[in-house]
Amino acid sequence: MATVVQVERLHKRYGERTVLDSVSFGVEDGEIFGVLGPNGAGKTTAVECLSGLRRPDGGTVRVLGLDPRTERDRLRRVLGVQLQESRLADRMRVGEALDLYASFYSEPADWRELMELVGLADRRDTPYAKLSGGQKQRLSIALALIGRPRVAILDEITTGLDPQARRDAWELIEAVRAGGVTIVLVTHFMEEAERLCDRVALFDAGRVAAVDTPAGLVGRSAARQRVVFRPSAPFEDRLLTELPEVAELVRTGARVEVAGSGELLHAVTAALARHQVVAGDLRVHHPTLDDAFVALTGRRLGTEQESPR
Ligand SMILES: Nc1ncnc2c1ncn2[C@@H]1O[C@H](COP(=O)(O)OP(=O)(O)OP(=O)(O)O)[C@@H](O)[C@H]1O
Repeated sequence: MATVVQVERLHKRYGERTVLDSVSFGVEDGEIFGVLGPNGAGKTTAVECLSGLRRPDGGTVRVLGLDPRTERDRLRRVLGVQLQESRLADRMRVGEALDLYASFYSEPADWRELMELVGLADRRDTPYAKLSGGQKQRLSIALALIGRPRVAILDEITTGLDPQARRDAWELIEAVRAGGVTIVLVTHFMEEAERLCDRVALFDAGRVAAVDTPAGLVGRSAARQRVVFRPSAPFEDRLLTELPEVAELVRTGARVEVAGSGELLHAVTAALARHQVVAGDLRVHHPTLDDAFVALTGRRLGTEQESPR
């Protein structure tokens, strides 16, 4: 598969603060690539370097072989950008905005079709200010696609949306990818990355902590599964801690929490059953990307952080 975006040892400083510290990743043709990390990790700065909006202080960036610093005009024709908090004039109507943006390109997409794709066909004459948050986001995606880009950068498109609008946006992103567009998706929602992304670059304080599939990141982090239950009768810890699947057992009052790997649930319930103990209120927690992030960086994705220096 061809690499369409290549970022190598990217450095960016704002004054004395290092915001990107030797950031490297590659995006393959046709994938939804997640740039995931907490607020302030440097995600927006990194994708702004991809689009040529920011000049890196070091490193190289190529988008479809083009250098965003020196080939911005050619880049505009192949890269669609939806930026965080992009705003249009309040009175501009949906149809007018799409028509205006289409006029910037020599061979634009059919904006009426795009309006259909993003579910705004019945909002053609609605002024921007009257659109809901989800509709504004969907319009901004349509605007990013109007030049028929091969690669689209979508930055935090579901922040502030309600759960239904967020799911609608996810379906739209999948439809856009199905149309052949490679997507670089900036997000701080691990659920979004887990659901949508083929691969993810985990950003942490200006560095890339890891690049892998969501499942690969979870697997390599050694984050453990956990089985939690209330036993129907007393039993000795040893009964479970001697199992090869079990790494740790913690009791909190009547509640028992067992962490481990492999066929943990089966091993625990079978061992209990052999001693006539039933596991009541049984819950199984599988590790998530959030657990992987904690294991790799020592921080939760939701936490605000300082820049590295
Ligand atoms: N123009 C600027 N001048 C100085 N510092 C900046 C500038 N833009 C961003 N920063 C700082 O650089 C760091 C990284 O910001 P960036 O927006 O790239 O992070 P992010 O991961 O996209 O976070 P968010 O999701 O909050 O946008 C932050 O500490 C931010 O305050």
